[in-house]
Amino acid sequence: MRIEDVYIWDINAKWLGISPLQLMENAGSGVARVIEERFGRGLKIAVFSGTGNNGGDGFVAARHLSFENEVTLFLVGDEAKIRSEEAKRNWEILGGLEFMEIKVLEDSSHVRSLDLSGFDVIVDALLGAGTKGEPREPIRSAIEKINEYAGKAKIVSVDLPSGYPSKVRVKADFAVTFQWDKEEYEGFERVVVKIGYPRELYHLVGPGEAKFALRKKGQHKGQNGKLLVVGGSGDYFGAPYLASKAASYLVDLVYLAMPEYSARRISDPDLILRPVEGDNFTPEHVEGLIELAGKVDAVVIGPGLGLRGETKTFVREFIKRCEKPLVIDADGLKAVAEDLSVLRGKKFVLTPHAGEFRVLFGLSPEGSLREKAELAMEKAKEIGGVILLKGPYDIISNGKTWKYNKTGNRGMTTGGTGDVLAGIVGALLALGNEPLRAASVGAFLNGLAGDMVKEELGENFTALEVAKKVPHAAKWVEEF
Ligand SMILES: NC(=O)C1=CN([C@@H]2O[C@H](COP(=O)(O)OP(=O)(O)OC[C@H]3O[C@@H](n4cnc5c(N)ncnc54)[C@H](O)[C@@H]3O)[C@@H](O)[C@H]2O)[C@@H](O)CC1
Ligand SMILES: [K+]
Repeated sequence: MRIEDVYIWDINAKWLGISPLQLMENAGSGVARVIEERFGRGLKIAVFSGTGNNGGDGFVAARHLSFENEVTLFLVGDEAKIRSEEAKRNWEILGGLEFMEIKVLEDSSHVRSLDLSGFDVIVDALLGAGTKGEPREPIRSAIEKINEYAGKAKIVSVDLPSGYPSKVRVKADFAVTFQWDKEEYEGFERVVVKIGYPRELYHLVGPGEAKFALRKKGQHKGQNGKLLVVGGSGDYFGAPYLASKAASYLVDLVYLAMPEYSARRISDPDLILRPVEGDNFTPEHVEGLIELAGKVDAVVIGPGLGLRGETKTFVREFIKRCEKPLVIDADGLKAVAEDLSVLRGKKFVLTPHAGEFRVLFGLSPEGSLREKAELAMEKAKEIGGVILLKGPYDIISNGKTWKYNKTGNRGMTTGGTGDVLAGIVGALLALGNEPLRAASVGAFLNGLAGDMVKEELGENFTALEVAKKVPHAAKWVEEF
């Protein structure tokens, strides 16, 4: 697990209704449990807390330990700086307890004059994962004070030795860290305690990854994604339009390439139209479109292309030569189904529903969520890319792991919502996201936009409404 994943899990846990207060309770009680299991009860224990959530875990640990030990809590820093709601709440609880000694050490002179002899265990909850740079006063003095007792008292750090990764850090016997060992942690012994995240979180897509995926990259036009959408034919212009429209809310530029006959129906100042000659795409268009693809960060190909032989050949020739990440959707899927080898070495997302999945792989996804997910994962591994299998729960796999998405509703069986999805996934690829994340977050945002439309209109709506809700869904994620 990386620290970024921990933040994602936290946000998704909150979305599932697991509060930060619950997590803090489990963290602090886990620390207390490990201490009593290792060192017994009836001990004299000093707990050093800072003003962040690491300190909050310390408040909780102190309360749990106080039941059968003699506990002194040292708050290092200004009480008014205790930041989070959950840390404040636990601090207030301590204020009402008679059987725990509490000392506030606001500056380093208070810290330096401390005598800790007689304590069996020192709990270090000064700084945790929120540490920025070298420890500053008065925390720094507290770290030095604790280290004077290394070897004399047992020193247990909460999450990580305070000061880490700086060299000025607590010399802990071990740290109690939460739920998983983090890849970034090294050079100290760790005991892992679980704090109540359900297994769900390994697979469920939520606002956590969406927040990361939507982060803007730069201040200048064009730095936040350029997308090319290739679609449309004879009479079909709605599908590529919907994909482009949805994407246009998320990236700086969207080029929409479509046959001139259907391109004539579109006038939308948010899109850059690139009509090609004729009623349908043919292999003659490959050269020009590859050149256009050179200007963008990602490509969506498929919506409304139709199923003419020459168009399917065009799709395969284009994919073979395209060097940008691709979303292949709708009729594009039927074209690649005839020769999956064109996908070799490409970075791509396929977005089939169950029927298209069968056309691609000759098998229908059936059974439980897990069974379907395992099939999608097997096929994603075979083709070396990402599959987003659309359904009541969308399943996303890159062949190594799988995710599922629960947002969305029955109203979304209306035509065109798949095109909106392809556009969003393309936009997220253009923003620089890996295909697994782009596909997962795309499914989440598309479903969320659909749920927001349902809130207003009930279950009878159209795909254009879903596309227009994309910025609202993105705002919701940002504010969550
Ligand atoms: N899911 C989670 O995120 C959970 C987090 N928990 C705890 O929360 C901790 C992270 O909490 P926070 O993000 O509040 O961060 P911290 O508690 O690590 O520290 C942030 C505080 O320290 C100050 N600070 C930062 N760098 C400093 C420095 N170099 N010198 C002096 N002061 C400095 C900041 O101004 C801030 O007040 C974790 O380590 C863990 O102990 C647990 O409650 C369990 C759940
Ligand atoms: K710590």
